[in-house]
Amino acid sequence: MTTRTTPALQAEGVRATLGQTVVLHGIDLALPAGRWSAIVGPNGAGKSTLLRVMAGLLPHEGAVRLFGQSLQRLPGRARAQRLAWLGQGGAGEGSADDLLVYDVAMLGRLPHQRWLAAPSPADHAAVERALRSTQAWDWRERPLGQLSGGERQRVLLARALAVEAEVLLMDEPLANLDPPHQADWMHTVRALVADGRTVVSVLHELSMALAADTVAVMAEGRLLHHGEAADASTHRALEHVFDDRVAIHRVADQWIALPR
Ligand SMILES: Nc1ncnc2c1ncn2[C@@H]1O[C@H](COP(=O)(O)OP(=O)(O)OP(=O)(O)O)[C@@H](O)[C@H]1O
Repeated sequence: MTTRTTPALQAEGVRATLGQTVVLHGIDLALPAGRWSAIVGPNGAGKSTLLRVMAGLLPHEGAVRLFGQSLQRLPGRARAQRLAWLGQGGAGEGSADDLLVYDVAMLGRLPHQRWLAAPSPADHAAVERALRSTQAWDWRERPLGQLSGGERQRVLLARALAVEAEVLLMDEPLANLDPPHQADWMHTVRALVADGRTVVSVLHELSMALAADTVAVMAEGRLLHHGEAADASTHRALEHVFDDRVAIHRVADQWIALPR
């Protein structure tokens, strides 16, 4: 049964192996619905792997539940409507380079479209909303391959937004974004959460992660801590996982992480 307190996404005893290497060693993590959660940790901690497992993109042991339902048992189309995915670095997605920006964003509507059917007015409206919200609308007739890294990232974010899913998973969404567009991204996330959506993002920018509602701290394929971004225990876990090379401060009503 789904209740108000049912997590949006839940990993239970998740283990994942890549090649011969066990990369996740039994992760239990419940991500709250209608909130923004950040996943942080050193390079190689397993953050991207965990996110891909929770998106249903990687084989694994253990269970992943979306609002209490087993992700594996959910039909692919229903899953794609409910879970949007923004992967790392669009630069690797070379196969989309010839597509126009508008058509890239329209790919986000595929889970809503009937086989071979033309996009509906609702699809076009969702794509326009998404491209305008990332200020990518003006490039709609340009091929993706002609855009800079940050411009491309904003188009791929628009594609994820166009899904209009309940849950958005984003792996390093700030890659290549300049500071004003990082701030725009945060406002977009806040608007999604205010609308009841759940956002989960892997972030290297610790000060941005501390602007989230909850922070999950990983190291060496394990979850060390998951707590409110404002909690002292979360700050201690963050400082610890980075060998006390960062310190968390309160500046101008925000938590920020500074190197030391
Ligand atoms: N195909 C693979 N075969 C073997 N090991 C892999 C493979 N892909 C990733 N790994 C290893 O899995 C571990 C976790 O990788 P992952 O990308 O999940 O880490 P991450 O926390 O997202 O790192 P980063 O902050 O550097 O992006 C790393 O040690 C990585 O070397």
